[in-house]
Amino acid sequence: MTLDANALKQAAAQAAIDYIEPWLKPDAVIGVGTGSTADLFIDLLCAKRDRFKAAVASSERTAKRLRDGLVRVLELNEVTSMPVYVDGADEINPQGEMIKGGGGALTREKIVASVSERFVCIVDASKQVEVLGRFPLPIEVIPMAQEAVLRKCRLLGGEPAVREGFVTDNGNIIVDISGLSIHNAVGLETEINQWPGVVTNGLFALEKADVALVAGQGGVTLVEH
Ligand SMILES: O=C(CO)[C@H](O)[C@H](O)COP(=O)(O)O
Repeated sequence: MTLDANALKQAAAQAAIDYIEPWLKPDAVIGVGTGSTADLFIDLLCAKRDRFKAAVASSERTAKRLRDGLVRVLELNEVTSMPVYVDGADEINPQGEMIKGGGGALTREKIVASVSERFVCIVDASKQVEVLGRFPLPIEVIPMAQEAVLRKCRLLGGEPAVREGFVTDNGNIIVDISGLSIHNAVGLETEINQWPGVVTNGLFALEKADVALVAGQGGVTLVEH
């Protein structure tokens, strides 16, 4: 039997719940990502709400889903550390560097991940790539900088497009850059972050996955980075 994409995401989410089991303690705060794979993880996490103290959400969408599942949601400013952050990705390379932000939550995702001790990435095998860039790289941009940032994207050799009708939880726009072949993810992440008007870019190389749980037809593989 061939598992469809949703079944693979479900398998990755279940593997993440099993993986974080040692950290589900009465004083633990869990960092939670955004997206369809993260949603499946949230539903499993909600069933274990009596085992940990609270969660920090990487988006309004995730906060709502957690609260609907009766999990206490804390603001990040109320938390000094989290043992784990669990989230999906749009692409992941063999080094654990990722492109994220397909759901537009990249900035809060990167902030919450930065306060967590371990980034656990949950993906189906279709997200694995040798070279990042097949998935357009999202960047969150302050609206008044839109045209200046589009020009810089073109100088990089990419083809930028403003994500139509989309506003981030922080009130900004998303620019998706197609046509990049990213061989130095740390360098590009650092460079784009320095453009005035860029809030965050979707490269997670400085903040890469410590562990990836990759669901394929043969089961879930744990990859440590
Ligand atoms: O970065 C993200 C949201 O900003 C998601 O993690 C990424 O887009 C993957 O989503 P999905 O699990 O739905 O494929």
